[in-house]
Amino acid sequence: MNLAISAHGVTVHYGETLALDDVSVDIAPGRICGLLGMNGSGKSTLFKALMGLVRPDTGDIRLLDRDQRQARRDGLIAYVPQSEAVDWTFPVTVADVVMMGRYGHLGLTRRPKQRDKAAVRAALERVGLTELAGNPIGALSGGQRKRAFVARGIAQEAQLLFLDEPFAGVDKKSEAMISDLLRALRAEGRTVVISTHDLASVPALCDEAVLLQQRVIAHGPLDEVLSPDTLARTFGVDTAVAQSSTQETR
Ligand SMILES: Nc1ncnc2c1ncn2[C@@H]1O[C@H](COP(=O)(O)OP(=O)(O)OP(=O)(O)O)[C@@H](O)[C@H]1O
Repeated sequence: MNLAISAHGVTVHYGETLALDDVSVDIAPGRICGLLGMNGSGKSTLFKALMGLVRPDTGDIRLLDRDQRQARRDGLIAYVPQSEAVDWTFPVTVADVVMMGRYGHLGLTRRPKQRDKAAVRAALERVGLTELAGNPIGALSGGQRKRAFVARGIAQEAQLLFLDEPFAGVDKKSEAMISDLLRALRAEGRTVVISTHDLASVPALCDEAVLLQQRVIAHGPLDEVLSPDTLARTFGVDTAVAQSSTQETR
């Protein structure tokens, strides 16, 4: 079977800190998968390991049936970082950020060609940011910033998108826009993984979920994995509260 993500036995330490412990996940293409866990459970580290930004102590990772490095070199992987991980004072426009998605396509001259500019325009249009293309990225709202980074992935023609806490600091309208956009990407056969510690955003959007607490606690369709036991082991909270928050959004 072709897989968008095939990761096996991934263990990551930062010095003495064990961030991921023998994590294995297989995710089929054309799915939206939620990566759920508390702060510090290893969600960002798993993204970084999948992206090749953190080198695991052990483990095998293949993306889109390729060696992980090859998948990156082919420009098939896009990452939408947590807002805290971005320097919003960096003097670039929204269009500049989206053009970064074309770097892998630019060739040796590094000069954008007509087709690169057209790809950026189309991506901006798709996320509803055409009017703001010339504005500094730092002048955008939280939701607009997220959409700009999704546009970067679209311009890149990425087939696998990782979004780190896409709904944090985002109002309800932007959350709905981002969700619709991700569903449209899924309809094109692209694969989307979103990390979140907010259970409420998951049921409406995700086909499946990985519950993470250094290890994979559960992985599968939502109705199977969101049980009181797995929620307690993942979030360590009163699961009646956690469950009612997921059910309210169904
Ligand atoms: N660069 C680093 N150096 C040392 N320890 C780190 C580093 N990055 C993460 N950690 C630690 O690794 C563990 C997992 O962190 P990670 O950021 O992957 O979790 P997370 O689930 O993404 O959390 P959050 O939701 O807060 O971003 C935590 O204990 C964290 O303190």
